[in-house]
Amino acid sequence: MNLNHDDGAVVSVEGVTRTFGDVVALDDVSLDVGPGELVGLLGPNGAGKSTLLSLVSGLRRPDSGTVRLLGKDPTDAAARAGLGMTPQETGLPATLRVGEVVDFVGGHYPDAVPTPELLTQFGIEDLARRQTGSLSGGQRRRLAVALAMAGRPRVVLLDEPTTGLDVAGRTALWDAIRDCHRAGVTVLLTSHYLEEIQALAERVVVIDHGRVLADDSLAAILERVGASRVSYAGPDGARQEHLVPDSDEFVRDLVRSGTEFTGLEIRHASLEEAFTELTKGSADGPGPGTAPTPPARSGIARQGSGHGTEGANR
Ligand SMILES: Nc1ncnc2c1ncn2[C@@H]1O[C@H](COP(=O)(O)OP(=O)(O)OP(=O)(O)O)[C@@H](O)[C@H]1O
Repeated sequence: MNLNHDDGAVVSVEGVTRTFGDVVALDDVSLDVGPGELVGLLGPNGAGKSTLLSLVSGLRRPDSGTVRLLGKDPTDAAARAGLGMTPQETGLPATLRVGEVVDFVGGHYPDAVPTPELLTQFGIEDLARRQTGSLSGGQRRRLAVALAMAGRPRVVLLDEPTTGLDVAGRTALWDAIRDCHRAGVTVLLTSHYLEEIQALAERVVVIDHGRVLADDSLAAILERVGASRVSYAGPDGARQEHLVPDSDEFVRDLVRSGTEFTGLEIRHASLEEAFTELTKGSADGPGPGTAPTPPARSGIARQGSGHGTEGANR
């Protein structure tokens, strides 16, 4: 499925390279995000995700290539009027109250969301009179994401929006992000939590070493790396796991082989498994858009109980 939108892209990145001294943070990256899409940017530390967001938001310029935001140069104030952003770290004036900060930020926009409404949307209405310096890390994070939405943006860039949040805080923030998306806002988010990308994103862009390794729907990304994980306990009772492209065929072969087994479980490969496959060896490896090496027909065998995200959370 081609989810790129050549026309009317909200975010358009074409052939962009950006270096910092000797470090190539982005290496000929191209990416279009269409209106109303919710795109998850996934990549290990130092992959280039934040650099990409900084170019899209106009905070930095590319060395070569072009970046457009809402059809304009992102350094143009008119383009940024439609943008909301939560950087990885947000400095908030410690002595201002939460409500005052929201009032202040909203005051910069012609049609800001009323402060009580915004605070309620992000579940922090009880904090309105608290000084921001007294907030916990998770509370600050929720406020930071709320501030990105204050001006009713058409597009929001969220850099690791839920880092440091507990489970309840993360779930609440996911709901708020989904609400914004349902209201038509285009969302581009980075995360280290694969379950977060799996829960929220319709489209996943995997970046490593400044290059796009994959850009597709979540379902297609999962399909590219072996469809299912089959696990069972063998004759000695030890649990075995296999990542296989065709679980039916695998189970037929298992039965035919006469191997004794119990507790057979089959489930779709998680995004974590897909991500591990995609980024394996990318340092010396594939160029932009290069398909990953598919697992061997017999699958990837693992001993033990395995790890990672169980199933889709959508
Ligand atoms: N201002 C800078 N000066 C020098 N190097 C930089 C600068 N900003 C980023 N880099 C380097 O560029 C590369 C990409 O960094 P970037 O912050 O974009 O990665 P990231 O994918 O956001 O990583 P993380 O998940 O750790 O936040 C890294 O090697 C980083 O060290």
